[in-house]
Amino acid sequence: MDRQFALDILLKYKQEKSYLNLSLHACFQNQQISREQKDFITRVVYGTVQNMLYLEYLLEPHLKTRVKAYEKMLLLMSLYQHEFMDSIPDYAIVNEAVRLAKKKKGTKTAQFINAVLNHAFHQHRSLDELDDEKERLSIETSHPLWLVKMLSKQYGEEETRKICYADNEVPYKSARVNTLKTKKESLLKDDMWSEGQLSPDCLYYQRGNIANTKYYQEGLVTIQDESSQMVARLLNPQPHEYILDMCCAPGGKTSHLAALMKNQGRIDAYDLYEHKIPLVKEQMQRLGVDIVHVQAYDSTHLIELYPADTFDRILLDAPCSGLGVLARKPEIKYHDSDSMDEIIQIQQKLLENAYFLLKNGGRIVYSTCTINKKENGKQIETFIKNHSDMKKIEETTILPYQYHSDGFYMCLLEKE
Ligand SMILES: C[S@@+](CC[C@H](N)C(=O)[O-])C[C@H]1O[C@@H](n2cnc3c(N)ncnc32)[C@H](O)[C@@H]1O
Repeated sequence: MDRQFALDILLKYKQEKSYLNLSLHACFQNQQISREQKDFITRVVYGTVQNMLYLEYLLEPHLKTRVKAYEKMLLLMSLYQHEFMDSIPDYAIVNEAVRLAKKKKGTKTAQFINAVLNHAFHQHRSLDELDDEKERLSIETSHPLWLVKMLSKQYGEEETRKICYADNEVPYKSARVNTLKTKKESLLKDDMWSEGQLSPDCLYYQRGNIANTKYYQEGLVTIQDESSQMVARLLNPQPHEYILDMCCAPGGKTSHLAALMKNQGRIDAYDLYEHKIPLVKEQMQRLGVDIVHVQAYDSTHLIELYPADTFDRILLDAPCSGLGVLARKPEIKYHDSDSMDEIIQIQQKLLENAYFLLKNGGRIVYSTCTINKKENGKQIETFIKNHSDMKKIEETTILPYQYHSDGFYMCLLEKE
């Protein structure tokens, strides 16, 4: 049954471009699935997508004609288990694939799957066929060639190599201590937690899903990547200030801002999508935050809601291409590269709104979870060129290989 679940999620991803985490979550609502089964399904689904280009490369010589989506995904998923899951014997992988194919498509397809897998398992295609360095890196780490070329241009070949390898590793699991309810030192008494490397509020943990623990349920911690925890601190909001959070859902940084303000003052928080708002409200309630006023609204039009010079500080955690979080969301790397150009324009509009609404002497943090420089440093360069009263105070890029965390960009700006 486990492989059937994994295959269904992978096919839905291929056909509908569905998000893997949402499909897995929906699948796991079924109470019959044990922890071990969930781990297996998650690993096969993420592993297959993460290594898709490499698996397609291995499979290619063994297919004489085009195959249908079902057969192709079943083959790729089986090849993933053969290549990356040493504990599963080959005969078990083949038997399970043949059983699934027979049930869904009949004996002929089952025989085809059996033959292709037996060939592919015994005649391993070498990467040495690829002479071009970038092409080889692209296939080896399953990053589309355009992405490898773009990163090489922006960061150089050596950094790109490190980024691509890190994208295929498992990032550290990190939580943020909710200082409105407890202290990090108290939590560290339980050896399930260890200290982070970058953020003073970060705790690492090893075990599965902390959402089921009392720490999470009582609002003592929240799940947040360590790089992302650096953003609210960079803005450094003070108690009693008036803060704007322009793109807030699901509320990770909003609640961090509130904690740094000791839950005193006011945060107006917006997100474009109505359906995300209850999630933000739930988070605030669980974490004991009551200074946040959250609404669905398009923040590219916020200047229509407020007069100029309204806010002391503004967080613009902008929508972006997400190229810093490929280890956690591998499906993003296969998105169409054209969508990045649209996002750059939205980011520009959001920045213009932030500029208008910021008080003189006030500060903005612009942040993204991408490492595409066009959405980051270049975006800010243009913004400053257009607004000579905006001064860059501090700018940080975190690459995914540095701390086993998300790749992030954050820039602190001040209005003179
Ligand atoms: C990077 S996420 C924000 C993460 C959030 N700050 C946190 O820490 O939990 C970007 C968010 O921007 C929202 N968004 C996209 N376009 C927007 C717009 N025009 N106005 C407001 N929010 C927008 C998306 O729905 C998404 O939730």
